[in-house]
Amino acid sequence: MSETKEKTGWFARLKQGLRKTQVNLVGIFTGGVVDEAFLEDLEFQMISADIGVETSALILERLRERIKLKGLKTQDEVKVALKEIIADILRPCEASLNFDEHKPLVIMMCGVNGAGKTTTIGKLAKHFAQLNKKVLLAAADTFRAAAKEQLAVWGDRNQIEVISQEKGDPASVAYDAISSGRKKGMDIVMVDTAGRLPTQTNLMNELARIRKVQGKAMEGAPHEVILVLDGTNGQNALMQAKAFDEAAGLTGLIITKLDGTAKGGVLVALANSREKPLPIYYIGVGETIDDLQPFKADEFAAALVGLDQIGGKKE
Ligand SMILES: Nc1nc2c(ncn2[C@@H]2O[C@H](COP(=O)(O)OP(=O)(O)OP(=O)(O)O)[C@@H](O)[C@H]2O)c(=O)[nH]1
Repeated sequence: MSETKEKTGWFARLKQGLRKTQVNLVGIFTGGVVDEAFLEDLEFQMISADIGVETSALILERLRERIKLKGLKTQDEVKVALKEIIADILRPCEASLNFDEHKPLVIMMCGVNGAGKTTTIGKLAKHFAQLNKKVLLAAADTFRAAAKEQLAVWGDRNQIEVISQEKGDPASVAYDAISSGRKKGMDIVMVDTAGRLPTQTNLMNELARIRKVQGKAMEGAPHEVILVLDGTNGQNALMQAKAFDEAAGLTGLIITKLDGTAKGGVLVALANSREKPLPIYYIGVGETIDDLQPFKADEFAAALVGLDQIGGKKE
């Protein structure tokens, strides 16, 4: 498949995946006049798509400015402006993983139960292997027995080595995997951790310990600490990001399950939630490997409001 074709395929899937959020957000664009009542409705819709009160107010303020400055009259024009404003807020979150600085690059994944960590690790491992990277996985989710097996079976099927221990302590599984990854000249070591809730203080402290021990196996490891967020959690994601950051020092985010939610606007809230927003490395809109792709601000903003990517043309 050519790159352009692949890109088109992904954009179509992204748009389809974000359909529920899109309807929620721009369902009111029915071609009527742009007046005060319309803008107030739009603010309400943004909030209900989980963009958040503060970020919705900011977007509306910028939108009013543009309407005035550029003399925008139609809802179509306003929609394009909305897409641009959202893309501007999202752009600082665009980033790619850097594979060149560390060998192996150690990535620790964390998140609440069922966020999609193990599935995402599987998809990423395959993706990295396709890029000719040597990948090793650490099954440090020793809490849920099935998770270890899930990863082991998956590793067998895809010829990707998985390190686990019979009755392992998660920190020691991570330590072993990194040591082994160094010896074997691996490019990437991904550490899966058990799901935990921000309210489970012991488990949050354990995450900090798992992180610390990795630094003993390799200086500076883990180089990436990625929080996997379930997109269907909406605004709750902000609280999770804060708690996991405090416990484990996050370096980035992956947001899954954007296909199953009308709350996909939460990415805009996340991007506007701190002075230097966390990178969003990947987003997921489904169960297959092709449904997880790098996050691109313009693409996401266009899909969110139901426009074509280039030039903001209507569908
Ligand atoms: N629809 C949809 N489902 C997804 C996506 N990503 C993951 N899932 C599904 O989410 C479910 C939970 O995924 P897991 O990878 O087991 O979650 P986990 O975070 O490892 O779970 P714990 O180990 O219990 O913490 C699985 O059924 C996945 O197939 C996505 O982008 N879209």
